[in-house]
Amino acid sequence: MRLDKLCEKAGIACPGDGSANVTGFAIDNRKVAPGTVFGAFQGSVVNGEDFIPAAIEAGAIAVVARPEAKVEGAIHIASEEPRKDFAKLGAQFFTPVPEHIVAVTGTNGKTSTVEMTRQIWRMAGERAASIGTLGVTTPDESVSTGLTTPDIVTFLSNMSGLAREGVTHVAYEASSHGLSQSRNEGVPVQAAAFTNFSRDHLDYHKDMEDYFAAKMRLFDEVVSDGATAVVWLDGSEWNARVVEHAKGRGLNVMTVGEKGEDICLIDRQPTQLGQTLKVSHEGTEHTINLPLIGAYQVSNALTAAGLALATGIDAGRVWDGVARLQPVRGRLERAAIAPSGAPVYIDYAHTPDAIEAAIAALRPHVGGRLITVFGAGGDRDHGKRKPMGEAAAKASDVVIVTDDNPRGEDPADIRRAVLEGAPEAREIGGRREAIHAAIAEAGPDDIVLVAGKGHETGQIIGSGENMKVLPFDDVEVARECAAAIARGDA
Ligand SMILES: CC(=O)N[C@H]1[C@@H](OP(=O)(O)OP(=O)(O)OC[C@H]2O[C@@H](n3ccc(=O)[nH]c3=O)[C@H](O)[C@@H]2O)O[C@H](CO)[C@@H](O)[C@@H]1O[C@H](C)C(=O)N[C@@H](C)C(=O)N[C@H](CCC(=O)O)C(=O)O
Ligand SMILES: Nc1ncnc2c1ncn2[C@@H]1O[C@H](COP(=O)(O)OP(=O)(O)OP(=O)(O)O)[C@@H](O)[C@H]1O
Ligand SMILES: N[C@H](CCC[C@H](N)C(=O)O)C(=O)O
Ligand SMILES: [Mg+2]
Repeated sequence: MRLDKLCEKAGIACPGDGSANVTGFAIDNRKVAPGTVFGAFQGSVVNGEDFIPAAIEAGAIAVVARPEAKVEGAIHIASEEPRKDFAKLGAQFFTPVPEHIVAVTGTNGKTSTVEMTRQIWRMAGERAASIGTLGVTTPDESVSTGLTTPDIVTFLSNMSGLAREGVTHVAYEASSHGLSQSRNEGVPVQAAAFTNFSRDHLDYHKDMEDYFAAKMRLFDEVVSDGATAVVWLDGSEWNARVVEHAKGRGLNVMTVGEKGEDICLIDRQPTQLGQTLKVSHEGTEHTINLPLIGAYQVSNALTAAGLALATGIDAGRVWDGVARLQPVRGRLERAAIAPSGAPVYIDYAHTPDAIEAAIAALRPHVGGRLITVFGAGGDRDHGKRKPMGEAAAKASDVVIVTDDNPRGEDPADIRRAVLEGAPEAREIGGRREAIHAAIAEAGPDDIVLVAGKGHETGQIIGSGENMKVLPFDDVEVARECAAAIARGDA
């Protein structure tokens, strides 16, 4: 398509001769081919504007960059907000997109909610996909992308690729990084959900208000006019503020939770394999046997139900779907049974709030002791480490602090920071040794929780050119340790 046509459709002025044909979009000069529109952004590591000459050399016909950037030999689409305008322009190129697109934000629960939304759609007979931390999951396959929200070009091209495969419904995870860098927008978003808000990522966001503001972009700017906002009401001030944002934008607000006006959780009773829910929706009370444990998965399941309803799925089918939800990989996944009989659960909790939620999920099932093994990631929010230690120490009977992706930091320093919040905890650096010790120690009535890595398959050590990803999968390691202990290996 001609550059001037793309600009016109995006509502962006095209300075100069826009008759050239656009062949693609890139934000990395190394991916530029003749005919590409290049987005030059100031990043956290380097300034993309430094690569403008190289991009033009490689054949870029236009560059979206700040007005003060120097662009010679290609059309300069000058913008005070180049990332946003690049997304708008790219969205005109990567078409068609699926008819029903929904997004989920919040500190915890995004992956679980998009995955459950996809499952409910699929059970209702739709061709559905999800995009997020677990990668891109389509009706036919699952492909890992490495980041929750990859770059904007990957995001838009994935959306149009899915539409071409016949996918009509997509749920995607909108992380605060993605929202603040306009990495996941441009497509029409029919509904957006908010799960919860608590401390994370304060290495990247200046404070909680700044972190919240990034998330609010989803409701203020990214969703389509007249879209539905599905908001979990947990009594916190933050979630109430989301409702205000959504109302301010004129969205249809659907509140969910014990205080939810649209989907109201009336009762929740844990059972051996899951929980029985009483939910009221549009004047009808439903009793649902959710085949998953943990209050937190109830929040995510009901939020997912809200999203499915917002895309027009028949209510009967939605509630049937909720009753048949499959577990989400690495979220309270029962990986092994210790030789003593103690179950070993793997969970992706990596914030203080999530650790609390994961422990609360298991507590009703513990007859003896709850043994928690976890660590904190390196080169990420340092301030969450002590509160993570406190959350684990407060609610567990035994805590083992270990390593979780130390990246460029000394793992001993990270453990020390976690231990400040859990002074009674045991320290075992090697994650395999820590998991082994927990399983070996667990008695028949105990439960072992291994938190922080969930579905991850590697331990990230070092940074920059020295970065290595050593294969490590908590689920596999837990199974191997349980088997080794059963054999009596040392
Ligand atoms: C801090 C952060 O979010 N960084 C992301 C961001 O990088 P950036 O814009 O700061 O990029 P930069 O490296 O400074 O480069 C600036 C620009 O120059 C370009 N460049 C760079 C080098 C070159 O040779 N040529 C070139 O053109 C780059 O493509 C970029 O456009 O944009 C890049 C692509 O769009 C991302 O790959 C990168 O993620 C890094 C790898 C990362 O680790 N991100 C994590 C923290 C993250 O985003 N996590 C969230 C999950 C959080 C959660 O789930 O809770 C996520 O959404 O995945
Ligand atoms: N609704 C919830 N409330 C509180 N904690 C939750 C909730 N949902 C999930 N969690 C906790 O957070 C962990 C991560 O869940 P999930 O992967 O769904 O969240 P996420 O928002 O996608 O995380 P990330 O930001 O890393 O992508 C879970 O393993 C669980 O411990
Ligand atoms: N999406 C999260 C993942 C954290 C998982 C944990 N294993 C870690 O490495 O800190 C982040 O980038 O903060
Ligand atoms: Mg996620």
